[in-house]
Amino acid sequence: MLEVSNLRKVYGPDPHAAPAVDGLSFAVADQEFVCILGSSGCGKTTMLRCLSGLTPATSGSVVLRGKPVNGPPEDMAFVFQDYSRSLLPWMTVRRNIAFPLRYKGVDRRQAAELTEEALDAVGLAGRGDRYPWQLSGGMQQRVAIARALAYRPGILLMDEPFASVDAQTRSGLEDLLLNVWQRYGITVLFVTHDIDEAVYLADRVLVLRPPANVGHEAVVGLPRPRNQVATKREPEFGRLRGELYAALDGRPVAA
Ligand SMILES: Nc1ncnc2c1ncn2[C@@H]1O[C@H](COP(=O)(O)OP(=O)(O)OP(=O)(O)O)[C@@H](O)[C@H]1O
Repeated sequence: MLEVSNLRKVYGPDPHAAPAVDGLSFAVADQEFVCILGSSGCGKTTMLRCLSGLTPATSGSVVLRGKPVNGPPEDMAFVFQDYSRSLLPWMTVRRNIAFPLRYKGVDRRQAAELTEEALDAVGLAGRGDRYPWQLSGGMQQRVAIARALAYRPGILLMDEPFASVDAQTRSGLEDLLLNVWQRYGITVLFVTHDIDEAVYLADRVLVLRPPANVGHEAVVGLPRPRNQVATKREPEFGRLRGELYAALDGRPVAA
């Protein structure tokens, strides 16, 4: 369980400056898939950085499985939007994936096994010897996902991870993520601008209002496994989309 309580983040030395995150509280259950929606600049990335322990919060607390988060927790992994900067260009795909495992104390043989399994899970078996710059954008993002999976995190934080790929690749990556989420039983916190993506992926969607606090929450009861065509045709999908549009706009949400 991840518990966020009354989180506040003010950048810079002036404590009276406008906060990027203010009064943010929510909880995510183990193995839950939660999407966070919010308009540009409302504090989503700041929130994720505070949750990951990469940026200290001004006040409030983040507790992961009973332990306060004061730095990056060992069983947490991240996938960011900008895959071109997250992979190391001088390392092969295989070495990029295995690299964080060294710091986790995983021995060489087990690291090799985890790497091959993750490559296979993201459909890149046989591409381990390539360099990131020899791959398409969608493939590079799959490498970033494979790296996170090989790490076997308990919780995965994702910051608009599919924002810079084309629509077709994006749908494929969404389905890949759902598949591995179920297979490995990971908890996922996924930030996106895209209402349809949030409804398609999530068990629950939280809408942030500036300065990031939870303005609305929608439980997504759509059946799993989800399907890009059939799920999006469900009346419940349309209803949730409307509800979340209204919530993002700050309009009253119909019951
Ligand atoms: N390092 C920083 N120093 C000062 N202010 C910052 C810093 N990072 C973000 N901010 C400010 O905090 C606010 C929230 O930014 P943040 O990047 O968290 O929003 P966001 O919702 O992720 O935006 P987007 O959807 O456009 O990526 C903005 O006003 C931004 O200018």
